[in-house]
Amino acid sequence: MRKKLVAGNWKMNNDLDAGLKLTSEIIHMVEDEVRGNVGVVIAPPFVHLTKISQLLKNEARISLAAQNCSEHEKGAYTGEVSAGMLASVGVNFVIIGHSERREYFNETNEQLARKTDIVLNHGLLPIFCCGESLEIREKGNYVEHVCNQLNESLFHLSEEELRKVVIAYEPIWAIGTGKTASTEQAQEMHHALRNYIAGAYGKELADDITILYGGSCKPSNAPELFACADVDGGLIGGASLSSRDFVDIIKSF
Ligand SMILES: O=C[C@H](O)COP(=O)(O)O
Repeated sequence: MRKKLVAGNWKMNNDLDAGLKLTSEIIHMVEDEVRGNVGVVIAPPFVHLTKISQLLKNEARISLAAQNCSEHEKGAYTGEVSAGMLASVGVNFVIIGHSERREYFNETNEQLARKTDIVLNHGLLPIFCCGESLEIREKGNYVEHVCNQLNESLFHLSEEELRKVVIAYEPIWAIGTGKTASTEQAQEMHHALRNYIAGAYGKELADDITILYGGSCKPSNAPELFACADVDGGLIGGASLSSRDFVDIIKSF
């Protein structure tokens, strides 16, 4: 049985006080309202991680993620944060290759392969983002494009390593736009990605990989998206900034 997961990516939102308040609300609501075996991840900005890690110390079902990390081990890389530093403050997951990083910071598939390696080497779990622009969607080669992102960034991994990766499919045209992929569009891509992984690593491993959907996911559309056979949860942006909406999304399974 593959793991169900809902991850909240706060992006560059909330000062520390607001982040701590949001975390406390999520902790209490998850404890009071969430049943079943869905895992919860929150990805606050870097400067919140140490304090939020302390709040989550006794929370078995809520994990902590960073939104990015350096591809380098350490050294003269001003402004960067290493995977080792993240591990040392209690981070569990690292989001790698979010489309905003790819677009605004020119992150390439090759660079993301190095980030994946360094994250795994530090005992952290990658949430690897992939997805296509509207232009590629309209051209029709979107499945090929997203499969290639997996191929170039993940397919050098051993079976044991790939099993630790969570994949997040986020059609760029649906991020922050209010325009969600339809259930057919989400299922088509998730199924294609699972098949592609099966082709390289075998069906058993492909069936075990958690694949999240991201892009304008909210309480009103999460139930139908999460009901798709190959959708194992969500990577939530805007709606994860409201504890009520985020927990309602978690309860959509
Ligand atoms: O990381 C989250 C995604 O980019 C989705 O963002 P959104 O839910 O605001 O569209």
